[in-house]
Amino acid sequence: LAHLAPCQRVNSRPLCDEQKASSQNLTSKILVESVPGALPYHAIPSTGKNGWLNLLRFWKNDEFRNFHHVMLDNFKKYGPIYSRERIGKHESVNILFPEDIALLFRSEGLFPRRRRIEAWVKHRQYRNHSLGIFLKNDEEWRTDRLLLNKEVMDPPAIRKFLPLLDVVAADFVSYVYRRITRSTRHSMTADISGDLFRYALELIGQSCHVLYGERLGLLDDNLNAKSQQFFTAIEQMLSTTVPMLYIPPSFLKLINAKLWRDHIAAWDVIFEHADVCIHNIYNKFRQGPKLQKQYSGILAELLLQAKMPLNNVKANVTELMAGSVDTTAVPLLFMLFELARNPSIQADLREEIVSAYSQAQGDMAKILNTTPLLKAAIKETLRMYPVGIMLQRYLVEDLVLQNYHVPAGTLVQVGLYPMGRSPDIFSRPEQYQPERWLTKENNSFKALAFGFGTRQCIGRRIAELEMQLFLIHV
Ligand code: HEM
Repeated sequence: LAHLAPCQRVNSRPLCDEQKASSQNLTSKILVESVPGALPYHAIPSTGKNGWLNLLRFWKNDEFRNFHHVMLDNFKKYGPIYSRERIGKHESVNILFPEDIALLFRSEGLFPRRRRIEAWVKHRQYRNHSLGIFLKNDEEWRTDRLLLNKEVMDPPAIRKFLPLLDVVAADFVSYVYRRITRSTRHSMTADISGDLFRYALELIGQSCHVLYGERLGLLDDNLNAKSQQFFTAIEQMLSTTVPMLYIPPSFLKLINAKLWRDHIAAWDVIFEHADVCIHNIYNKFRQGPKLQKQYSGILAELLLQAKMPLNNVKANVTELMAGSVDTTAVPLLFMLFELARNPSIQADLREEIVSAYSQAQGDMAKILNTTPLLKAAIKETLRMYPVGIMLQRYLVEDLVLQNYHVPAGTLVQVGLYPMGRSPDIFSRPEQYQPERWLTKENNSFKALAFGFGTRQCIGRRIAELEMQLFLIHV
């Protein structure tokens, strides 16, 4: 109990279940009393203590949509650590310096935890579905994660789905060309924001091809009704999730609010889609052993191996799919935008790709190994426009951050957007400079758009490939 004592003292309130569980995961203990001169937790600069007033202000100023700017302003106002950014009943400590982030992740233990998306958990309980890795914790999370890593993260798996993604990226370029040649001027002026929808459709197509082993037909000129319904459901699921991060879903369920009903309806369509794909794959397997040997995507591999219960496969594949929507489309849009604003970088990148292409004689695996500027450009885009604006971990042990005691069980958030925009961390942060990632500068704990450690984004390799292939073809 030694590590809990200071926590209870400074917090003066009981630990919640999530905090208790993470504290029990202790792998090592730092007795914070032993750090001379460290200040107590309650001395951390605070944004305000009344959570419900904060929530009201959030609604009034539409700060849900501007949370990255809110964090940036707070760091400017309070310095590199601030606490009790309380909204409703949630509170946290926020940091942005790489040395603090290193301390946080180096002590994250065997079962790292983030804050769970309660609305998603409630849907699974309501419909009696299993949870996938995004929502699971502890040993259950680790068992599924290790099995999935083999199919999603490991190099042999990536080699297998590279051709599937490559075909779709090439199709995207053909799709754009069709639109260009059809126009009387043989050119196309695209409204970036309007096109986001089409790009997003395209990218779901890419992810689903790898996940489900079949095309959704999203790049067909006439989108079929089923694909459209699926895409609308994803949009609806995401947009209804955001307010429920702060308003308890159990309350919305109790009053049968429209927000709750829309959320459930959207997930139901997404789960039905996974069902259809599983049936299609079983039907394909029945056609003979030859088809079973052919690589048909992550879902098919998981079903063939039969190491994971079917309900878990369905839950995990659905979460992978939900996690892949918008995440790759948005950075690609920002990257096209930055390349348009920086024509000399665009020219260098084009030269690198064209030269790699001719040296590798079109072998995509080789091209990917010889395009460092392309990878740096993606990193730079994610620095300026991180899709997830923050990372989160519940502390499993007491830590001293910026000379303040932070007790085990506290939710610590890393502000990725403010970090990317901080002149203390990046020189000329407002400038798009991919080459900053190619120098000998110490960049550790600065490129964190996909998170860190064993709980980092499992779709990272897929996303990186999707973005690289897309840009190579474009
Ligand atoms: C540019 C694209 C993407 C970015 C920036 C991104 C970012 C992230 C981040 C920051 C996390 C939390 C990591 C942590 O806590 O350390 C995460 C988790 C996750 N991501 Fe992604 N992601 C991207 C694409 C994808 C794709 C394509 C998929 C699916 C194929 C995916 C599936 C997931 C899943 C399932 C998790 C939860 C992993 C776990 O808890 O074990 N993501 N992602």
